Amino acid sequence: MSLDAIKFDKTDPRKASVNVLDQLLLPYVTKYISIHTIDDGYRVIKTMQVRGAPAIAIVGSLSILMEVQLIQTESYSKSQWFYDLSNWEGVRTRLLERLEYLLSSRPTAVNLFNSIKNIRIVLSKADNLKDLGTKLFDYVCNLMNEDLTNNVKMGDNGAKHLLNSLMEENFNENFAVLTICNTGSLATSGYGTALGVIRSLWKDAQSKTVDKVLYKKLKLCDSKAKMTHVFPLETRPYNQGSRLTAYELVHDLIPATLITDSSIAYRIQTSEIPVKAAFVGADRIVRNGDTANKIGTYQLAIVCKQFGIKFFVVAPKTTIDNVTENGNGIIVEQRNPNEFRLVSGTVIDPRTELPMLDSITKEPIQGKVGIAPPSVQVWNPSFDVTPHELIDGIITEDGVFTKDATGNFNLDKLFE
Ligand SMILES: CSC[C@H]1O[C@H](OP(=O)(O)O)[C@H](O)[C@@H]1O
Repeated sequence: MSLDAIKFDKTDPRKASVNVLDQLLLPYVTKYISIHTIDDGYRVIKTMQVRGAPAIAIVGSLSILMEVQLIQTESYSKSQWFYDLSNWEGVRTRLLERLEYLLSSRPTAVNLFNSIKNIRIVLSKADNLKDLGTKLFDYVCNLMNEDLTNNVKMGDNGAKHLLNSLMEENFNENFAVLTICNTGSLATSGYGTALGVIRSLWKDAQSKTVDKVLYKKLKLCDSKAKMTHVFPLETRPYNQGSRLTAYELVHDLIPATLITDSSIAYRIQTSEIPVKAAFVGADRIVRNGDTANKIGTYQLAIVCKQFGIKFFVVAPKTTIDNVTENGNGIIVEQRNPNEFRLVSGTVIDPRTELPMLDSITKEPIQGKVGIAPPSVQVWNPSFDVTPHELIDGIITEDGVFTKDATGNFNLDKLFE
């Protein structure tokens, strides 16, 4: 098992290498794909071999660095016509074209847009290709380090906020939480966003149960309440919940029960452990707090409202769109209908319930299963937009934002 979505070998800054985990093969197969060009970055993002708003921005940015390093190699420079290496302004223009191409890979998640906006500034200040390579290397190292640091901060911010609110309502029992899609290490540079809050809640619960000494070190809150179970939603049609979040929870030994997207209300109603919160990620949070996230998030928010369960969006500031006023302005990506009609995965031998292996390569066989008539019309939006009225808090590395008495978020601090 590996939760290392992005392997960035930066031992030699002039000859760095990037390999990304092919998440379409999880949970049965762990296979990495080398990234050498912006085309490689575009492809793994478009196909969702790499997905998750922060990870998309990181892999996209790394693919730009890899292309800039590749251009400078003698073998490549002799075999290509696209860049006129004798003309720095011409190279800069060509690179700007390539950034636009990369940006078109997935339109809804804003992290890649924000990162490419920063890289345009780096490009404008670079004196030549070598200088650009150095500046880009420093930029992507900082992007990854900041993402990981901020995820742990966000996780603890969110856990403390929930535990404090439970203490205020004098709730001191074990509780469960819900989450949708994958927002963990596989969607970021590590720890995760919404799943990061769940990791912090589990750390807190463990420290209260297992080791009093550890508790003192990891003490997040005086609350006696403990998160003892997670209900991840499978997250049709690409199943990031069952393939990836369940995989991460199993890896971390966090007690969890995978549920279908259609069983949320019944699960809350019948759960022996009270469900006290839902934590979801974000692909784009706009100025009034309306949030684009994986399809099914809006529905989850409505059910939480019905049951009086707190609904939190967890995202770093790199997911903020400080231009778009409200959710009506968000472009929602429509995915290929066959990602819905056909379910992809590792072929399992019904007799042994183990992966079937290719007779020659001995690799697990990948296959697709048809679950709808090939000619049926399909609506396959990758995201929906949850109105800020259904969101109880936006958890960031800078703290937890809640609505004022008029029911509005004041996110200006995030937009600075
Ligand atoms: C921290 S991941 C944020 C966000 O991205 C995911 O979408 P996708 O799997 O299509 O890239 C999902 O909406 C997560 O909540």
